[in-house]
Parts: sequence; structure tokens; C-alpha cells
Amino acid sequence: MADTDRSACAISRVYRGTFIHSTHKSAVQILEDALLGVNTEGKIAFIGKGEELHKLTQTFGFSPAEVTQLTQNEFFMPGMVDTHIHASQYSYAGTALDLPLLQWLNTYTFPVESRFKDLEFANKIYTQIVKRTLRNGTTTACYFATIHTDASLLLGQIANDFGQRALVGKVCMDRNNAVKHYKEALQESQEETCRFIAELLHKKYPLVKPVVTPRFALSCTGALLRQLGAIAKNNNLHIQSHISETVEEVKLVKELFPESDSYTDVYHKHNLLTEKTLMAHGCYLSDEELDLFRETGASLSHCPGSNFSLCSGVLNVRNVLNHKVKLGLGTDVAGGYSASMLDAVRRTLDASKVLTIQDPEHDTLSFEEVFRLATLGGSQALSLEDQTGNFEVGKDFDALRVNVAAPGGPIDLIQFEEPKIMLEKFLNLGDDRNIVEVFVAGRKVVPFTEPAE
Ligand SMILES: O=c1[nH]c(=O)c2nc[nH]c2[nH]1
Repeated sequence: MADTDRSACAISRVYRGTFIHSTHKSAVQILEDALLGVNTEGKIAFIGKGEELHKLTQTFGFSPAEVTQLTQNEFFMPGMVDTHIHASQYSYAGTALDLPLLQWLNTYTFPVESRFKDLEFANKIYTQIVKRTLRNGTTTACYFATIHTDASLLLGQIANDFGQRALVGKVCMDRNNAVKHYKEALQESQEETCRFIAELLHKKYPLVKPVVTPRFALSCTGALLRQLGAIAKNNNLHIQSHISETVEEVKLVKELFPESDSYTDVYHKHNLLTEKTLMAHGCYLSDEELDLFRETGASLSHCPGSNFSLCSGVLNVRNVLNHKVKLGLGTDVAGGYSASMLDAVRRTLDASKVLTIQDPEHDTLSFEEVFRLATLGGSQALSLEDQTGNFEVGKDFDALRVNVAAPGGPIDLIQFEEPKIMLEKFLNLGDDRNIVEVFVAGRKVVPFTEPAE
């Protein structure tokens, strides 16, 4: 029997073919010869079997001629969720990966981020990253911008114009000893954060929302952390930051916040761990800290590309999942050099295999599990599961139309492949040439239609 939502909205698109997604029960559920209908609000109105076509046409009032049939080499999968990406670092992605985190921030990152005061520069880079990630199949992105309010608002506008679902954070930092001009005063950070939130919410973008963004404990005074915790609570907003990425950082946090029991406790004491909190990295979290994540409902973003590139550490994802902590994947541009979630998928598998090399007893992640982390897992980590992450009726249609035999693409097929093999090949070998269409909330966003001037 088809799953249906017979709300009053008319049907705008119907597809027939293979759909692959994750559910709570199975990491990979394959629906062959399925029918999926999208309503005029961009939501999934029904998902059923091909043989139910006649009944569905009657219930939903569309004609069989309106159904788009996928080819044998195509399938739909949910759009991918990048739970941690620095939009402002895209200009130097693929370079400058020769230093450990704290030196890397001082040498490369802060000088580049300080340039986003210039709105022309911001416009150029932010347009590039939004287009690149959409083309790569990222339908939802959780962005760090910079300390500049107007440039951060511009990022929100660009994501909205191109149709990406996004959380956008104006970065807050009132402590930066290395690059003196790239920091805020306490009051300025608080006031500009409030202005950013008010102005972004005022735009009423349907898919773009603000996220409270203390950079990390080392760049913020306790007073700022406390104020940001209060702002997030008063406005019921998401929170994002970094945690326990490197050994050196953990040591310095301990020195800076001696009254806290752990790095996690620093954020907890300042009311920054909530069900809408997403912390990047977490390579060195103890089991007790993971328990605190679970108790507060806070999530982790696993960013193995960056963890390898900056020689930061290797997160044990299996241990995080065993602690029932929500976890998604992040590209972490530009600590991670690739803005592709397919790369995050591959690095996640590599990181898990590194742990297995070190300990053959390690329970290596399967590609099916990692597929779930890149889609449904990300939506759960961002508390957006009611809107996106898989093909459940009532959710927004955020989807990638994948063609594993796309002309000029990187995958060679010798025969028609089983859907699960098509998925595995796409995850391991595919690229943007295989992603022939991208939809966010039912709107086709790739191929691009340039927003009106
Ligand atoms: O990977 C990272 N990228 C950053 O920009 C950053 N800032 C604090 N900690 C960080 N880690």
C-alpha cells in the first residue's frame, strides 16, 4: 500500500523508478519501480509501487502522461547534508594544509576571513561555494561565515536565491591573540549577533535560518559564551561550534577554563549544549563527555577530511553511535580540501578503516551506514529530520537524481547493475557529473537557473 498525504495541494511532479534512502530501521532501503509524487508545496505527497499507478492517479488527480520515468541506470537518493562547512574558507580550499590547527588558523584562516569585510569579495566567494555545493549534491548546508554581519547576511541571501537549505552562522570571537584586527569586543559581538539574527529572520527565507556561532572556546571569553547561550535560548535557535579537534586545543581549553571538568563541560556550563547544538570534530571526547552529549541532545559533525589534512585526530564514529549521540558528516572546508559530501563519505570510510588497521576488533563502518550518516544522520544531527533526510511522505522533496552511466562521467558499467551496486559505485567513484538534477523542497536547483539580477 502506498504511503500518502492527501492534503489539499495539487501534484506538481511524479517520478517512477528506483528510490534509495535510509530509514530508522534500515541504513539502505531500496524501492524499485516506485512512484513518488511531489505536491505544489514541494513536499512528498505519496510514495507507492508502480503497479498502484492507476489508483494513485485517481486519488491525486494527475494523468499517467505526467509521470517521469527514470532510466535503468538512474536512481533518486536524498540530498546530502553537510553539517559543517566554512563558506568563507572556500577561496583557499585545496591549499595551505601544512600546519596543525592552531597555527593553520593564525597563518591562513584568520587573514583570509578578515577580507570578508569587503562585500564584493564576500559575494564572489559565497556565490561560488553555494553553487559548488549544490552541484555536488549538498541540499542542506550548515555554514560558518565570518565575524562580519553584512557579509553573513549576504551568504543567507545567496543560499536563498539559489534554493539551498542552509543554517548560516555569523562567527563570534572576542579573543584572538594572533591576528589582532580579526576579533570583536564582547558587546559588539553580542549586539552584532542580535542584529544578524533579527535581520535574517526578518527576510523570512523559507529554507535559510540563523545559527548562533561561537567559533570555539579558545576564541571566546566565558562572558561571550554565556551571552550566546542566552541568545540561542531566547530565540530558540541552533548553535554550532568546534570541540576537541586536537590535543593541543584540548590542553589550552583546560588552562583557560580551569573551573570546568572537561571541554564539553565548558559549553555545558555556558548553556550551549542543547538539542539544537552541533559541535564539529570531537576526536578526543571521553565516554563521559559523550554521555553529556546524549543527555543534552547535542550532536556531532564528523569531518574526517579536515581531521586527516590537519593531522588532528581520528574520531571513533562507532563509539559515538554506541553512545547514542546524533552524528552527521561535514566537509569542513577548508581544513577539508573538498566541498563534496561524496569526499566526506569516502574519508569517513577511510577513517573507520584506519581504526580497524590499528585494532582488528574495531567494528568498521559499512558504506550503507555511511550513506545514512550523509543523509538522514545529518538531518537528525541538525534537528531537521521532520523536513528532510529521506523520502518519507510529508517531508520536503530534497533529492538527487543520479545517473551512474552519465556521459563523460567517472563510472564505467559493463552491464546493468543492481541498485545497491549502483549506490556503492556512486558513493565510491561518482562525482557531480553523475548528479544530473538536484531538488530542494521540490524546486529544481541544479541545473542552475541564475537568480534574477
Ligand atoms: O577545522 C577548523 N576550522 C576552523 O575554522 C576552526 N576554528 C576553530 N576551530 C576550527 N577548526
